[in-house]
Amino acid sequence: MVETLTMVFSLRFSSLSLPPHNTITLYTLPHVPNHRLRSTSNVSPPSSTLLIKHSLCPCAAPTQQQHLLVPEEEEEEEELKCINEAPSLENDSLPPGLRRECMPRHVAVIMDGNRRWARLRDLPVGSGYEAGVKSLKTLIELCCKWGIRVLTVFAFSTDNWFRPKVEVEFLMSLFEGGVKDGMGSSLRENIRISVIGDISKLPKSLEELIINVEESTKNNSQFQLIVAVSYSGRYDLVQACQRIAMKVKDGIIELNDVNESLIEQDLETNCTDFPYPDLLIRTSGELRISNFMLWQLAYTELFFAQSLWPDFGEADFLEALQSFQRRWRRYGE
Ligand SMILES: CC(C)=CCC/C(C)=C/CC/C(C)=C/COP(=O)(O)OP(=O)(O)O
Repeated sequence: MVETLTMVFSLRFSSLSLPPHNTITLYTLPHVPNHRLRSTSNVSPPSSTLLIKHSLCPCAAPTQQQHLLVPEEEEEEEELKCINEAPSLENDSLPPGLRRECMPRHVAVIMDGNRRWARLRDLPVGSGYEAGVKSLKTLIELCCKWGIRVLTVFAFSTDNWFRPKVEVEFLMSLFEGGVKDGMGSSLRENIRISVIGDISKLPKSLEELIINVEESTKNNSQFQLIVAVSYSGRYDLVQACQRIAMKVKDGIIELNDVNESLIEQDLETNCTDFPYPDLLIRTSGELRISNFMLWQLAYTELFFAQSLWPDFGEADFLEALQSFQRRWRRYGE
């Protein structure tokens, strides 16, 4: 850290022409060759914040008080991109320690540990899932309040079909209740609900409810909840391959047209403008991806929480976001 800061000062301090009373917030700033600091305004800012492209600030939104570290050759293009993506909420809706310009747009969660939570309390497994729904509601509220655009939750994997029948039925009724309940509130609160996964395997009544809620909330734009049900990353890749193979067979595309962007278009996450989670949280201390969003998580930052999902609350989420904001995202560069 000390080494990094020394490097920052020696490399970059001379680039800033700030009056002596100004404060500079320094995040862990690595040396980035061929990048330079640029002020986004002509006025001397009262205080300055260094925002680092592709690192601690995945969606760096410049304001009059900020400076950006940008690649020299991408400078103009980058500025436009950042402004277009700027979130509209102000910093003061965030708890201290979180920076608006560095918030993840898409958070994904593996809500693990519901059954262990119930067993630890000598409760039936179903109580663990019910407690899990409460945690999910809290998380949705926090995402809306803090300006996160998309939340994807792994609610039921393709492997979960092999759980005891009574447990599967309980979960299905919980989803049904959740979708019915969510339908009313999401319309009021401008929330879009989407489901990814093989919904044809679900009970007919639930499948119809899902189609209905997706349709009636599709124009809601403040926040999108994506529920992964009967889903796995491999399932998603297989169904995308099948769709692409069909297009080749029907002569709609050529084999050579198949590329990353074409695959992205046929993955189930084509339901959102932000298909790649910035942050994945898994609860309960397990350190695995467990066949979740395999393609989409390629450059996602991972956070593993010790709390069981029903215990995961505001303090845990804050810790995950603070950890995310300390990361330097390099995307392999
Ligand atoms: C309406 C709606 C979307 C509701 C979501 C309900 C919910 C919390 C589902 C989680 C299901 C699940 C299989 C979690 C994995 O942990 P586990 O339960 O297998 O826990 P364990 O690792 O302790 O066995």
